[in-house]
Order: sequence, then structure tokens, then C-alpha cells
Amino acid sequence: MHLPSSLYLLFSSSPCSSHSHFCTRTINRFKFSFLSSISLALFMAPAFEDPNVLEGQTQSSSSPQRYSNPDDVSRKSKVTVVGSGNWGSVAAKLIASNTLKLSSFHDEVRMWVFEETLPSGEKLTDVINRTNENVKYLPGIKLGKNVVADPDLENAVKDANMLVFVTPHQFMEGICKRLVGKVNGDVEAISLIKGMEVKREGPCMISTLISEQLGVNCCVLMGANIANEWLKWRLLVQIAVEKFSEATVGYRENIEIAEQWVKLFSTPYFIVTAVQDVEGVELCGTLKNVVAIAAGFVDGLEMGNNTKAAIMRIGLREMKAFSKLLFSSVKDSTFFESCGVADLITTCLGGRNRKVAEAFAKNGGKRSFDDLEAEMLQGQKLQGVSTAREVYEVLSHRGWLELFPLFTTVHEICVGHLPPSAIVEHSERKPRLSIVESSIQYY
Ligand SMILES: NC(=O)C1=CN([C@@H]2O[C@H](COP(=O)(O)OP(=O)(O)OC[C@H]3O[C@@H](n4cnc5c(N)ncnc54)[C@H](O)[C@@H]3O)[C@@H](O)[C@H]2O)C=CC1
Ligand SMILES: O=C(CO)COP(=O)(O)O
Repeated sequence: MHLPSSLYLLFSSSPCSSHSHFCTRTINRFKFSFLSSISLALFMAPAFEDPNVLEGQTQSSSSPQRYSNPDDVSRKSKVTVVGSGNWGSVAAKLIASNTLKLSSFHDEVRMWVFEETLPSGEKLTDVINRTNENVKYLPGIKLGKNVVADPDLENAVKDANMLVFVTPHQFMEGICKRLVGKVNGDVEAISLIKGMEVKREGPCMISTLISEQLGVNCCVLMGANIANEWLKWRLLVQIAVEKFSEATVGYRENIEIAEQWVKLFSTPYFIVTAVQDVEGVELCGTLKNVVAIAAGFVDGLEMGNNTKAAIMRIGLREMKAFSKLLFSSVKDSTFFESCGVADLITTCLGGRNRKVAEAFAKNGGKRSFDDLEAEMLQGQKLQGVSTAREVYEVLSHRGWLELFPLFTTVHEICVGHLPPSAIVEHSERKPRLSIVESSIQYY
């Protein structure tokens, strides 16, 4: 959501908060911590263990009931994936392979599909349920027979107690509004969404939006996880075909919940690590998309790898400074996890943001991003262009534009105020660190 400057109020470190949400949240937090301690006591196994090894093990006092009666369906966690794009479909596949192996989860994974009619006249949901394949967003890959596509959002979430949010970030506010009062009180959520909202009160991370709108705890999972990669002239559905990669779970307080998510996503080829830094992990995933747009401009202008590496370095520095200025709790070490430098590298080398920005620069900025996105991505969505605008809004309202020359320039190129070549001319300028006192320590 984009608001004119006049509507802006002061930014705070918890900018999405509102009184009414606070009450729901407090009650739900209490409910959640009570219920989750019970359910964790009942279900949790020691984290990071191989699910195959755990199945059927004798219980110790620290890993209670969970394995003593795996058939007790009333105690199993039910997972719903909200989203079914390129990454959403891969996430559903990953999760579904694990719910079949882990006795603490129901086998079935429900996947909410934003319904559309295919050129054949069939509904996408019907085709997914008939062929077990998301023919539009992840063609050629079987999702697992236990993935059930559901076009009805409320129905998809109603029985779930673990919700995985993975839609383009621009749709999340509407989705959350539709879900208010519709999710169970003991729900745990995780967001795989890279992006943020800019609201009247200031910037709002998507996990915070989910937490506050739905009154649930929300972790995040980010990382170097391009679902589709072009390798030589061949499309490789990288993670879906089970090539090794890594991801980072960011959690706020409860390590046991984080371990539950780690367990749900981990496979021998997908290694997941948990860190206590929700904002750091989420901002890494969000901001690297802006740097990827800059990297695409460099590619489109054929400036070479040295220039691209310089842009990536400057971008990483701005990612860190911006994250720490917004949330002083963000840890330096987070930038060295998969969600940080690794995701920055993979997206700047092979992502959709890079690819479309390259085409934009090749066309001298004469074709709009919307046009190029529709033609090149066929329904998939870019996050970097809108994130650049959202970051720019934050910077201009805080008086920080000169502190972030790369972020600022990316937005100005995207909206046509500057030519693509400005990416090097402007980014190489030294940021004026004197404008914000604490900025020096963050650069
Ligand atoms: N694709 C990738 O490689 C990765 C994507 N991500 C992140 O995951 C999130 C989701 O991306 P993808 O799954 O790749 O999606 P996508 O970009 O492939 O697909 C777009 C999705 O949006 C849905 N959609 C279209 N209009 C809608 C509306 N009005 N309301 C709700 N949904 C609508 C479409 O049905 C489709 O499922 C994004 O934040 C992205 O940055 C994260 C890691 C990797
Ligand atoms: O987030 C991603 C990789 O981790 C996907 O990036 P793109 O949207 O640029 O493809």
C-alpha cells in the first residue's frame, strides 16, 4: 500500500502495531504459549534430527508422546501452504515429502491456489488435483499425492495449525484481511515472502503484518533458494529436482517452534538453520531483490563482472545499514547466513529480478517493468521493483536518501527519472554518513 507523504506519521520500531491488534495479539500470545507448551511437550522431538531415524524410536522424557502413538490423529499438526506460485509449489512439495515421513504431522498438505482459468478452459486447481502438477507455475514436477489444491482460502486454513505464507508480498494485506478471525487460536505461522509494506505508521515487515492481523506468532524462512534456474540454455527447476541448497529460519523467542519449522522443511538436500533474528533474516530476503535489480542493469549494459561485484558489495552494505537503522536488534552474523550473502549472490546471478532488469536496461528503459514482467514471467511476479519503491518511501520520509545512493538510484531508474547507466554513476558516490548519527557504526 502506498501513501502520500502527508499521511506519514512517525516511524517506530514496531510500526504495524495498533491497539486493537495488540489486544487480540496479547490474548492469542497467551493462548499460544499455553497451547504451544502443551503441544510441544506432546509432539516435539529433539530438533535437527533425521526424521527417518526418529520414526519409531523409543521415547525419552525430553521427547514425549510424539512417537508413542503416531496414529493419534487429533494430536498431529496440519499444514496449509497459502500460495502456489513458483516457490509456493516447491515449498508445498518439500513439506509434503516430510509430512509423509514425520508422524507428528498429518500427511495431507493443503495448498491455497489463487484460482485462474488456463488456456484449455480448465481451472488451475482442478488440473493440479488431477495431475499432481502445478502446470502453470512449476510445470514438469510432481508435488506429491498428499498435496491438495484448494481455491477457497478460508476452507484451506480452517483446520490448519501450521500456516506457511508464500505469495508475492503485494497480495498479503488483502489475504490477511480475509483471514482475520478465520484461523485457529493455536496456529503457528511462517512467512517465505520477500518484501515489505509501507503503511501510514512506517515500514512493516510481512511477518509483522501476519502476526498483528491474525494474532499469531510468525517466523520467517529465507535463503538462496531460486526455484527455477537457467543453467546454460536449459531450465533447471533447482530445488524441486533436489539439488543441494540452504535456507535460514528467523525466529523471535521460541527456539522449539523454530525447530519445528526446521524439521518440516529440512531434507538431506535442503539444509535449514535457525537464527534468533526475524527482522534481520526478513530484511535480507527483502532488500536483496533491490540489489538484484541493480545487478540486472549492470548486465543489461554489459559492464562486466567487476562492476557487478562492486554493485553487489555496495548493495550488501546498504542492506546491512538499512536493516540496522530500522531495527537495532539485527545481528551482523545474519548477513553471513544463507538468507544474507548467499541469497544476494544467487539472485544477482540467476533470479527473475535480475533477468527482467537486464531486459529493461537493454531496452534503454523504454519498456516498463510491468510490460516486461508480463511478457517474460507469464504470471510470476517481481518483488524488487515494488520493494525499491517501498524502500525509497521510507528513505525519503526519514530524510535518509543520501545515505543510500544505490537503493535510491534503483528506484529512480525504475520509474524513469534516471537512465539505467546511472546505476554506476550514482552508486559509487560516498553516502553522506553525517546525516544520521548512528549510521557510521552500521556502514
Ligand atoms: N520463485 C523463487 O525462486 C522464490 C520466491 N520467493 C518469494 O516467494 C514469494 C512468492 O513467490 P512465488 O511463489 O515465486 O510466486 P510467483 O511469482 O511464481 O507467482 C505469482 C503467484 O501470485 C498469485 N496471484 C496472482 N494474483 C494474485 C492475487 N490477486 N492475489 C493472490 N495471489 C495472486 C498467482 O496465482 C501465483 O501463485 C515472493 O515473495 C518471492 O519473493 C522466495 C524464494 C525463492
Ligand atoms: O528470492 C529468490 C531467490 O532466493 C528469487 O529471486 P527472484 O524473484 O529474483 O527470482
